[in-house]
Amino acid sequence: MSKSPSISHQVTNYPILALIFLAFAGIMLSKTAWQGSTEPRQQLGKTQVEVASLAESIAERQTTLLTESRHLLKVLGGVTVSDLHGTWNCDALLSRQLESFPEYDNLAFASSDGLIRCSALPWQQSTEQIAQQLALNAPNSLSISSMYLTDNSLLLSASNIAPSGQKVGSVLAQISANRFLHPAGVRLPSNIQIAILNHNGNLVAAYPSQTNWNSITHKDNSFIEALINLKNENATALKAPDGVTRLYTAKAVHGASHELTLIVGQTVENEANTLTTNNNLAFGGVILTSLGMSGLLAVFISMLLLRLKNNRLLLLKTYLSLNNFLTYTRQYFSLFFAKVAMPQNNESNSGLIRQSDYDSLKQSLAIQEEHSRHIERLDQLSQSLQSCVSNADVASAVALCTKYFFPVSSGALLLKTGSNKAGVLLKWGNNIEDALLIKDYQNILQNRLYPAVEVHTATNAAQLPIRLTKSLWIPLITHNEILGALHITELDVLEHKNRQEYFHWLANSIAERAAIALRSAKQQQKLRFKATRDVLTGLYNRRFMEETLIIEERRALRRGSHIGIMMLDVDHFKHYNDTYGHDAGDTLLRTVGELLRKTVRKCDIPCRYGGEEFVIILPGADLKDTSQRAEMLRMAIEKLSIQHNGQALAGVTVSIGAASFPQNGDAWQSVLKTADQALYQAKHAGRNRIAEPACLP
Ligand SMILES: Nc1nc2c(ncn2[C@@H]2O[C@H](COP(=O)(O)OP(=O)(O)OP(=O)(O)O)[C@@H](O)[C@H]2O)c(=O)[nH]1
Repeated sequence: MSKSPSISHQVTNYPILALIFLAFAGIMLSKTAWQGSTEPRQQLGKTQVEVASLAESIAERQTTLLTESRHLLKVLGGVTVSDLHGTWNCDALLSRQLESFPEYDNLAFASSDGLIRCSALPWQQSTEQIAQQLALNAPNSLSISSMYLTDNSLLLSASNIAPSGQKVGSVLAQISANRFLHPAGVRLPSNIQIAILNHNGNLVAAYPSQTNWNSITHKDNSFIEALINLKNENATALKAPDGVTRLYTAKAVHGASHELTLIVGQTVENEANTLTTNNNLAFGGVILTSLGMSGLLAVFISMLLLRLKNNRLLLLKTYLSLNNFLTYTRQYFSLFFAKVAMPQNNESNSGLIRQSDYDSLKQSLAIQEEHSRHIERLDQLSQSLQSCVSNADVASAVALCTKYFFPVSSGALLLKTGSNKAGVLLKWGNNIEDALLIKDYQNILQNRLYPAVEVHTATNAAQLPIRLTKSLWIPLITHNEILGALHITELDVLEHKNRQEYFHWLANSIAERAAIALRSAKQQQKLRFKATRDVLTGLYNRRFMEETLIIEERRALRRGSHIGIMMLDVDHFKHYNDTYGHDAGDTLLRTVGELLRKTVRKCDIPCRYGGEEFVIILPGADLKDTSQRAEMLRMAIEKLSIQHNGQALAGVTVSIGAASFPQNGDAWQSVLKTADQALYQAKHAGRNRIAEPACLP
């Protein structure tokens, strides 16, 4: 008899023990699964950041390349309209341009009927057909066509516009899609996929090959839409139609006539699978725990009800009596009013905590708003820098933006002029001496002190806010080349200590943009130089000659003055080439060009007209002056000694036709023609002489 209660006690405890075990097992399972997912979760997070920053850097480089291409093609589009019909070698001009822009695989000029007139290198037949198609349909701006089906390259085109504004053909550039997608200097992981989509969502180019993007070529619209929608998102895991899970991100690429979208995807199959398995296990654990806990709760409630039924019925009755009910209600209300009316009592502390939470939330929202305003301002800077064609334009855009972010600071933009030399391009705020700035610049760059941030640490009692009183020097670096430096002095950022980094980030962001813009301006200056010069002799080219004659004619008409024109041709040049070789011929042309450059007055303009013909424009010279100077030139050339490969070559003579505006024609074209006829006359009369229109029969 005495053992029966203990047996019943054990029997009732078994289910409770089982439930406790169930809940405990659930907790352990969830914990283990959660710990097991930590590594893949961290790995995924790391890959997410890597994919996003890789996409960012590729998109930025592509935007720069397209923007530079736009300038190059526009300049080329203006250069060759007249030259295309000239005598000199158009293919050679394009090969020289190709040497200056090794990013391209080929450059070509096409006429308005789409036919390729000349190109730096021969085209593959299939590529040429698409290039012609593109040239025919090229809009009046930079456009991009896809050719990955034939030889995996991109074609860029721009219209060739005559001075009248009429489209007379196109300039084409070919760039390898692989190089466009995989810029030099960017290391790509093996499991990466990159694609460029045009504004219609069509695949323009793909890396490592088009087959990796079958879902796009097969027009899986919902997947394409999902990818494009990632543009403002972090890298996101998506299951591609090929069944593989990848982290994808999308970035906008500007610079072409329509915005392009860069998509970067990296396989994260293993991490994603482990994460899913562990998540499922953790979920299973939570279910087990819930079951155990609910069971325990049910047992507890039923035991309570049982005890209440047996022993506490009386207590329940008392509790529910009217008297007690009124007492409890009164107590409840008095407590409630005490809480509302007297927030200063003990309960009010929680109210204060909530207020401070609210304040810090408000503050962080304000910082976020400020941050997006700043990003917007940086975007504006990037946009305005895109249209800058000179260093001065870049400097004023940079100064404006820096003053916006650091209104009470002074600053300067320095441009590198030699290995350890710099010049002050622009400065603002307090007038710092140029010499001091340059000395600091040299010191900082020589000792590699950048990014040199000198911070004057906190001085006031409360320690916050701190005051940055010294200066910030940020070198302007692009393509591993230092172009100069941005200097912000008296960086009076009365901000909290933890915002220093943020303000340095802002200054760095300005410097990065300035460096890219300065490089692009430098390239454009080089292009402008190339566009007006003849490569062999360094003299002005025929296009520049024509533009100059138009301007000089207007000036002469306004002032009632003259323009002398000499047409100069090397005698028996073909024989010279045949005797000594083409290289020696080139040396002769260079030597004559150098003599012309040194001999003519500063205001005269010596140009290479084509082949062995030169034109010299003499503003203000009448026919008499022009003939006299032509004779001087002829004599000087006759005395020239020409050296080639250390060997002295036979002397050379020239024939010159002289004419003057308006004496020999009422437009520059007719005067040029008259000078040409006079030159023919000089040749006919035996060469090595000058002739003027009066001599014409
Ligand atoms: N080396 C070299 N030769 C060139 C260049 N451009 C044209 N030529 C050559 O210049 C020669 C010009 O020959 P022609 O027009 O017959 O004239 P020429 O032999 O000087 O005879 P005349 O002018 O009548 O005295 C051709 O053989 C061209 O190939 C160039 O840039 N470099």
